[in-house]
Amino acid sequence: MISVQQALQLIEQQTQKTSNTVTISVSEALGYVLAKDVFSPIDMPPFRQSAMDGYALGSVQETTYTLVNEVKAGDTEDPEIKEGQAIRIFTGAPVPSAAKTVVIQEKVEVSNHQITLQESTVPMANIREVGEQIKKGDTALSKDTKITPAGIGYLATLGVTEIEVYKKPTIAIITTGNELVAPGQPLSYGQIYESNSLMLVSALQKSGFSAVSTYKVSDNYEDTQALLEKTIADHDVILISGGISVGDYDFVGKALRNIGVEEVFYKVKQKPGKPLFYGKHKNKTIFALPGNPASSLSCFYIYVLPAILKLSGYSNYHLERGKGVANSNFTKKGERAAFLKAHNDHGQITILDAQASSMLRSFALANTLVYLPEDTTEVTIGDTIEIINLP
Ligand SMILES: Nc1nc2c(c(=O)[nH]1)N[C@H]1C(S)=C(S)[C@@H](COP(=O)(O)OP(=O)(O)OC[C@H]3O[C@@H](n4cnc5c(N)ncnc54)[C@H](O)[C@@H]3O)O[C@H]1N2
Ligand code: MOO
Repeated sequence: MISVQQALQLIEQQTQKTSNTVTISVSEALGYVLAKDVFSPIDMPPFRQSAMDGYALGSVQETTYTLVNEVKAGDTEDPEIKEGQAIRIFTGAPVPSAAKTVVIQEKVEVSNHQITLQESTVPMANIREVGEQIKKGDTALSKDTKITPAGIGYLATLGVTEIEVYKKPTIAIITTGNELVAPGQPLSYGQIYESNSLMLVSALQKSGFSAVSTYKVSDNYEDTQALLEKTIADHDVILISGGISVGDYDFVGKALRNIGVEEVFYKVKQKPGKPLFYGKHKNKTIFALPGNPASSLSCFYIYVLPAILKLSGYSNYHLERGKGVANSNFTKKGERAAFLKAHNDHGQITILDAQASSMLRSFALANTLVYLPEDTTEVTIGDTIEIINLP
């Protein structure tokens, strides 16, 4: 059995960002990572823009100017303006080429087609210069930048419609277990509702992974092996839930090894999630997550999500780690490191009740996981503790 740190390190070593790229529409690029620099196709702003509502002036030294015209946003003319003249102008409108400055209307008195400045002005005030934000041909966003909503807006302001990004992996989720019934069906004695696939699909969706297919298989060796072979052939990442422990009907480990999946590690000294399996098959990534729902989700956040973010080109693929102050006491039994479902309220950390790996009650209310290393047994109110915030 390896430690949490060893498991994280092995995944880190085995996971490289994909070399597959794809050209996609900027409107669909949220959460993708640029595989190439993007150059600005235009100067931005493309023309001299007024930054305020006011008056463009043909000179700066006079106090009184004659009003001769008006320019509003969207106007395409470039009206003449001479010394001593003013043009009414609005935010975003093109500043006439011959104008020397713009004064805001609050600093001006208007009467009879004349304006009088209440204070002196300077050249180029309230004017956004051509290319002030970026010049045509300059790098707008560099390779390896993650596309955020602001990034999409920025590329749109430059008129960019398509970009080349790293491909996100296609993902298969396989649930195993004879006892599992889909919610909505009647529950017979011995059966429970299947929750892990919905939960993992939503966790993936929340982090921007939507190419997810779900499969189910009963506790049968041949069926398990056949489904694993098919899903490994068809997907980049395979997440299996359950069937990875040591029971007579836990067939996942045996089937994975039998079809040539290279075991990188099996079993981590942690609670929940001890029987976690991580393996590779050529360039495919395989995680067998322990079936207990809280174990599956813990392992997903700690190991799977960072790995698939890294595969997708993210340079910052770790969950946000930090410290908090314990607001509750906790006694850890056993020697395994622990990930505890907790609530982080501005750094005050409450460790929640119902920590068992079969339970999701606390996870449903948690926004952070407390990490207790193997050698920590007690948490006392006021202790500084390590946390991993959930995305
Ligand atoms: N003799 C031992 N028994 C077990 C050990 C051990 O070391 N020695 N480890 C325990 C630990 S820790 C865990 S975690 C579990 C993991 O077992 P599996 O990964 O084989 O998972 P299953 O046995 O298939 O299921 C465990 C539990 O979770 C429920 N489950 C499974 N899949 C789902 C699903 N999709 N939705 C909802 N619930 C699910 C299943 O019904 C079981 O109750 O092994 C311990 N045993
Ligand atoms: O590792 Mo298991 O998740 O403790 O129950």
